[in-house]
Amino acid sequence: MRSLKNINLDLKKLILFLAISVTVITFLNGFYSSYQVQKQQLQSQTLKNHNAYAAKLVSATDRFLLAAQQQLAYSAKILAIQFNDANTLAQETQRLRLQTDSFNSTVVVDKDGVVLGLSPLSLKLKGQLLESDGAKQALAKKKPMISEPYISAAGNLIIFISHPIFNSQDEYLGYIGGTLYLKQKGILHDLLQVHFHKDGSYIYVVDKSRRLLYHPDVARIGEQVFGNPVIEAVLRGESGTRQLINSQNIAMLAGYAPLKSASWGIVTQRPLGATFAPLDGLMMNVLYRTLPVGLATFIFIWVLARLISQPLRQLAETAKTLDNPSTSQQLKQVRSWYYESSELRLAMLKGVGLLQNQIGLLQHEAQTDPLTGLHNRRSLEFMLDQLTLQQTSFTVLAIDIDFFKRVNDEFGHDIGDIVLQSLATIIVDVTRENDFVARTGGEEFIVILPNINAKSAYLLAERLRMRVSETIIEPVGSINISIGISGWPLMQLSVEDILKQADQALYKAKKTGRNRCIIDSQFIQSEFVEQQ
Ligand SMILES: Nc1nc2c(ncn2[C@@H]2O[C@H](COP(=O)(O)OP(=O)(O)OP(=O)(O)O)[C@@H](O)[C@H]2O)c(=O)[nH]1
Repeated sequence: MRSLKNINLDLKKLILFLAISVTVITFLNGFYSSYQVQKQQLQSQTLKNHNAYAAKLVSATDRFLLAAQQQLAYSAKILAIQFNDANTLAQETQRLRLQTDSFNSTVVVDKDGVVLGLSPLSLKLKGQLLESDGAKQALAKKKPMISEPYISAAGNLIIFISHPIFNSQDEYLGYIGGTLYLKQKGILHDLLQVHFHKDGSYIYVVDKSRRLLYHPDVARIGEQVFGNPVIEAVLRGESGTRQLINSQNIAMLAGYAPLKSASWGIVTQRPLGATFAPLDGLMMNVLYRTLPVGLATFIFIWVLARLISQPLRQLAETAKTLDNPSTSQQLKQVRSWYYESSELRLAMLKGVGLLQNQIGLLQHEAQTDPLTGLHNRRSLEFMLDQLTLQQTSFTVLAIDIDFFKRVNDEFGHDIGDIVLQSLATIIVDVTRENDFVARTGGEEFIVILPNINAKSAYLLAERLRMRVSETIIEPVGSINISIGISGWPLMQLSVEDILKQADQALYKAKKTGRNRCIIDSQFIQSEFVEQQ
């Protein structure tokens, strides 16, 4: 696993990550919640609609069945008077079938079950004994009734609605009945036909034996359906809604209601998928419409993250080089536009100021002789490195006080220090600004004179020696110095060798009587060679 360190997190990425995750989570949450709420609403609305629709169909079917029974009752009254008139029987059956379109066929049967009149005549049942289930039930019950579905003598799946005929003496003469063909176009189909099957919605009607009386799939009419919770509920006389899986394994939203005039139930249902399909489109639409604002938000966050992190990043970059002299300038250029960054910048500026003062002080101390304020040996080495790197020629004066021990012995160490300080002042005074003066030991001084030939160096050394001799340092009086002179470049010698040569020349000056300047012979020679 990559560690956080490896991911190279910075403030900008963190702000971006935080802001974008919050935005995305909020958006997804809002999107998901609104999807869920709309889905629930749509589902409950669809269920309600289907329940209302089922109730409406129930009421229409009830009205139809009632009307059909009333028509039969009216005809039964007429036929009770003229039951023996074959003409009247024929006319009445014909009128019943054709006038209202309620029945697919009509029939008048006597009390023995023999057909006395019928319409249409093409059924060829006149004079025959009717032995179908509906006919037998009508004869047996002698009451207005609606049969269960059965296969008629003519081979059709039918429902038989009948009304008994009694004469004025209340003697049973027979009955008049009408059929509804379940598998063929008829009044039931016209009533229940739906206009929205395109989305998979459909209606079906079941009777008390769970047999389908109407179904858009005609082949299923007459089929018995068991274990369907909606059918069970509607046959218990309940009206309501339910989500269920149908026989085709499709999730459905169903509304159902029972009939009053028959032990039937009507179920209208719609696939869950079809119900939610418009919602998917709607949510996609929401997504598309949200996208530009989402993109703008992203850009806004990105710019803001950049603006917030920029000053801190610049401060962090600058903090890497606090010892750099240009740091203060860089810090001043950082655009700290908000409170925290500007306070941080202020604190860093103060810190850098203090640090650089301290560094300067330390550097100064590290390179300075504390007694005389001249450069020390470390500083001398640095200077020599610089000169050799730059290939600058230079002359070295090695200076030593003559018999300094005596000064110390006679006047004390503190007075000796004053002498050393006075000599330092004289050396600085006599040399030029570009010359380099260092105290390298107790009473030893080195002067580096860049770009000067041996002769000029010698003259300067002499002038210095004379000036020292002429200067009265209270309470010591005058002192003398000896000077050894050498120079670079000198026949490929190293800087150390040059210093050694100067030391040797100084030693020579001491040996030959002190208070004098001795120039290294090789140095003079090299100058001579150069001049030739
Ligand atoms: N006051 C004082 N004396 C110092 C300091 N450093 C070295 N000395 C003294 O300088 C003296 C150097 O003495 P020597 O090396 O014998 O040299 P000299 O007496 O100058 O004799 P020559 O160099 O041979 O002429 C010693 O007495 C040291 O104690 C210092 O910082 N202050």
